[in-house]
Amino acid sequence: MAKYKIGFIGCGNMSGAILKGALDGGVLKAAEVAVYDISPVANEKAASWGVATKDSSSALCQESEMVVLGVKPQQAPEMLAACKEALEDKAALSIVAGITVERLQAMMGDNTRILRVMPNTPAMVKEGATVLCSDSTFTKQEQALAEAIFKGIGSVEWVPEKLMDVACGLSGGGPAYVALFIEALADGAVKQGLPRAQAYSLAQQTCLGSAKMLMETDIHPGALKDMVTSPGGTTIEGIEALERGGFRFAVMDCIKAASEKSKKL
Ligand SMILES: NC(=O)C1=CN([C@@H]2O[C@H](COP(=O)(O)OP(=O)(O)OC[C@H]3O[C@@H](n4cnc5c(N)ncnc54)[C@H](OP(=O)(O)O)[C@@H]3O)[C@@H](O)[C@H]2O)C=CC1
Ligand SMILES: O=C(O)[C@@H]1CCC=N1
Repeated sequence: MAKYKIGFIGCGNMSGAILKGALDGGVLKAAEVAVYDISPVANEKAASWGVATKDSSSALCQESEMVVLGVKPQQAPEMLAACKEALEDKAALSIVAGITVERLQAMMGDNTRILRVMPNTPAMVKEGATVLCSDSTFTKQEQALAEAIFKGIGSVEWVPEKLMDVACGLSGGGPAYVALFIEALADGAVKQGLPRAQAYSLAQQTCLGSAKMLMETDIHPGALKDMVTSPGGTTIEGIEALERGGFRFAVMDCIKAASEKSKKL
């Protein structure tokens, strides 16, 4: 029996968000987790949460039941070369964007089981949207453990590997697009004279409330829009301005660009 339930290689923005959400939500206990990161800042952050930090990726892999690969795509080959042997017969959960199971398997050897995952940063506050790849060599038990961890910090969807790039384009990068939208809403209100703090507060709550309303009722997004849009009213003026700026095309094109980049990584 391994000493740690889960080990993280790389504990930056995304792994850090997963770990923080899982610890805060009681999905994982600090004693069940270890981290190995080449960055002292990331190690200090993990240590401040009560999590063990290791001196090498090999030590981390040997002592962990399941290992999260949490480095940038460009850093993955070097990272995996350092712990290939230690990953033998282990379950490796990769959050690395764009790197296929086939490429991961080639870098790790045939005896490592793999599950690709596309998480997102709201995992930090237990509101993540995680996509798990159904083309996996994890055992049923390991798949269930991974699903339980991510369900503890938000929602989980399973998709085949061919849809992992779209998942990256939509939910993986989505928090950045939503943040941009919130910032733009607030900037627009500040231009019209609203104080900055109130502008952010209203923009954030409006996005949260609208998403919650769609999730908790059967109301279609188009119907929600119609509910707000009085004939000859103010909202239709705003919608016309958005459409003049190519809003919907820009958003669709954004998902296309991000998904295509994921394919090329
Ligand atoms: N950020 C996000 O919103 C999302 C990211 N992802 C994926 O998650 C992965 C990590 O992204 P993110 O957290 O943003 O990246 P970060 O750069 O924030 O975190 C990666 C961490 O790993 C460290 N690191 C680099 N090489 C090694 C190594 N060989 N061994 C151990 N640690 C190492 C880095 O140190 P240093 O800084 O010194 O290089 C850094 O601390 C990426 O593959 C990305 O595609 C997926 C979904 C969403
Ligand atoms: O931009 C990136 O590389 C990562 C992948 C998914 C979200 N952010």
